[in-house]
Amino acid sequence: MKLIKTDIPQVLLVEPTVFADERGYFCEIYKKETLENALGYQLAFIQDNEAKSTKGVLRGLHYQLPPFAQTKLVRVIQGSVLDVVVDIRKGSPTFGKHVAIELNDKNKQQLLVPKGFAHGYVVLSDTAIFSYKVDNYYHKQSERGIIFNDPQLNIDWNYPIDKLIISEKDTIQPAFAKADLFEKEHNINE
Ligand SMILES: Cc1cn([C@H]2C[C@H](O)[C@@H](COP(=O)(O)OP(=O)(O)O[C@H]3O[C@H](C)C(=O)[C@H](O)[C@H]3O)O2)c(=O)[nH]c1=O
Repeated sequence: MKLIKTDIPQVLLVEPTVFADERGYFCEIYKKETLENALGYQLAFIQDNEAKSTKGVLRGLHYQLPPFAQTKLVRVIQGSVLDVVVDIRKGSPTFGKHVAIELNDKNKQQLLVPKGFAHGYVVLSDTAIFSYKVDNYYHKQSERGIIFNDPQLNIDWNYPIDKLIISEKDTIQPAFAKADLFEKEHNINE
């Protein structure tokens, strides 16, 4: 397993080692100890999620507020997505900055999305199956969002905006400047 830094120190790209042979392949997808050593904090994932989407579906930008904030370990089981992670921790040196990385079933790369970050993705392949671990249960009342095309965040989704498929909820998410973000005291995973 290879851990690759991104432009935001707390957001890690995780690349599993693939053992291919004439039968196919084997890889360790998640190894608690390896990730914890790289992150410097404990992980305690308690729920696995899976979503299947068609081309052009954009889900996000979503997060849950403390005490239901979630660390996520996200990956693509089938297809390809552009995955976006935004630092929404007030006072962070990378506050308002984002990482945008293609995850697909070929590179098998995963992204570690810490608490204090908004997350979303757009599907680039005909269909995509997206799977992720979270370390806090879904808590609807704590769910928050930011509009995907916020001018301040200036995310290039690399997809024609008129062809995006977005849920009604996600078309009315607040602007970054109006969203409930993470206060300084919530800057966990420093
Ligand atoms: C997230 C979640 C949702 N649900 C229910 C609530 C709705 O009835 C239905 C679809 O939920 P939603 O439209 O919020 O699903 P996504 O748009 O894929 O949401 C996810 O999108 C972005 C990419 C994320 O990073 C979040 O993990 C998550 O918010 O599943 C549950 O029952 N449990 C859950 O953990």
